[in-house]
Amino acid sequence: MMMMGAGEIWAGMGSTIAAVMFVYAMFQQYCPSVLRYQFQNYSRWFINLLNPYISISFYEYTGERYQRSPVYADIETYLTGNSSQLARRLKADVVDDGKDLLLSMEDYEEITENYNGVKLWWASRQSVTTNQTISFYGTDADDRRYYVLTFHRRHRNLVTEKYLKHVREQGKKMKVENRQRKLYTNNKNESWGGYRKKSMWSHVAFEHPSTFQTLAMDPVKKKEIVDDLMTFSKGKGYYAKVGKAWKRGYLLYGPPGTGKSSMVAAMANLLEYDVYDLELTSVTNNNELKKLFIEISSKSIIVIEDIDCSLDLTGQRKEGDKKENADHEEKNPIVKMAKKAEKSAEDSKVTLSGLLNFIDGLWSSCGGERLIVFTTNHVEKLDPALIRRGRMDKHIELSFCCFEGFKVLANNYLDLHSHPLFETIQSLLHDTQMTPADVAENLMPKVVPWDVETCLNNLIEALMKVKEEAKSKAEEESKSINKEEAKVAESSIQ
Ligand SMILES: Nc1ncnc2c1ncn2[C@@H]1O[C@H](COP(=O)(O)OP(=O)(O)OP(=O)(O)O)[C@@H](O)[C@H]1O
Ligand SMILES: [Mg+2]
Repeated sequence: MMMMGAGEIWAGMGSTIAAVMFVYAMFQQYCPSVLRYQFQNYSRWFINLLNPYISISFYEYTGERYQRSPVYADIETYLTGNSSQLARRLKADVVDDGKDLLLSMEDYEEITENYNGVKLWWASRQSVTTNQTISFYGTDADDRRYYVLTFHRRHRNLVTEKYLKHVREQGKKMKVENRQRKLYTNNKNESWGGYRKKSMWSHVAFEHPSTFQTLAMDPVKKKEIVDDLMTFSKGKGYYAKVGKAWKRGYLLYGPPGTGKSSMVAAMANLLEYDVYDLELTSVTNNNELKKLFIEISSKSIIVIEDIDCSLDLTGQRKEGDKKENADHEEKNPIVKMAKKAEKSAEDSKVTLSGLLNFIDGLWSSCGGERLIVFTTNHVEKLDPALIRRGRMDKHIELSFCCFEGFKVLANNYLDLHSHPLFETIQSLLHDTQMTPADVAENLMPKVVPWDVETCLNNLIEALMKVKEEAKSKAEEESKSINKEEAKVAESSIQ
């Protein structure tokens, strides 16, 4: 038998490959699509038969993509902890107000984990398609992040029944341990767009030092508020039982400098909630408001400061009704069109009904465990519908400094529990109206070294001044009333 040379073997193999490719090309071109589909299915089945590995994908946003997947979030936290030791390519984020670096897995990075002697692979992926549709949300079908877990099929039960449970539990635990509370503010609409769409909220670390211990107010009222908050935070079962969404509205009202913002911070510190400071004037319309709401996590306080200044909540509804009637009456088509355009411009603003929907519409129950707080200096200006019980469940008035409030401030600012000058201050506070902000400012040491007497005397001086001013103002007023009365009497004689 003649031995074949290497050249001949290569030539033989080349012609076989060429023949296979030719048959495949013919198959692709002339074979009916049903047959081709069957062929592809079989080839996939054959490849799966040979591949002993199973992969599970965990997408960041699933379904309608309104809410971030909690499973993805748990895995992210879990891997953030593990990846800093196992991954080679990491990305660094600054956290805790710039004090710490948070290392997490870079996109497209892979790590290998060993769980009870079983090898598993995690990979972070991102699917970017050239889909032409524009999505509103931060992460959409065009830009979807996901994790892929790969393991040998013989470990299927271990992974699905034990390992994934372990990952979620650890992720949740790490989240609680590393929780840095945040203060959010809503971005202007324009900055939501772009290729890498930004979130609707920006945040900084929340580090306000105000607590209920440092708040100057009537101790009985303070205890009532603290009890109310604690009952709320533990009330998940109760709210579910009575069929109410797990949220509570607080209306804080009173003159400037009486501690409304300080109380919001104290609430957040007591319950360890995040704070979402909603700037209504940056929200273009009701739909945007709804979308902002959906992004808010649970365990949070949504605060709208100076609600009376944010919107014309008093007149908007009535004005709108009036305008509609006027439109019906308008006969001139040009004027009618102009009015219509004006009305649609107005429609792109947040309305009272939009805000009511935000507070207790169907969407407001998403997430749960939220406080909604309004603050205002002019409670009388607000539409009664906005602050009725059930929406704003608790109305809290913060007022001028009382003696009990002063004692808290003296303790905060001077470390002082009692002093002979307290009696004078008590009687002066009884006769005057000074806000806790002013009392605090007057108590604060202005020179170094400082002494308690000087600080207390500064306050006494300021209180006496306020008392004098109030007295002379009252005298002026009674003088002008007397003058008016004299004028009326004179004119009635004539
Ligand atoms: N009740 C209070 N207890 C302790 N400190 C207070 C209190 N009220 C005011 N202060 C002090 O005065 C400062 C201003 O108070 P805060 O901003 O809470 O007032 P506000 O009622 O929100 O005022 P505005 O209506 O102008 O927003 C605070 O930083 C705090 O130091
Ligand atoms: Mg304030």
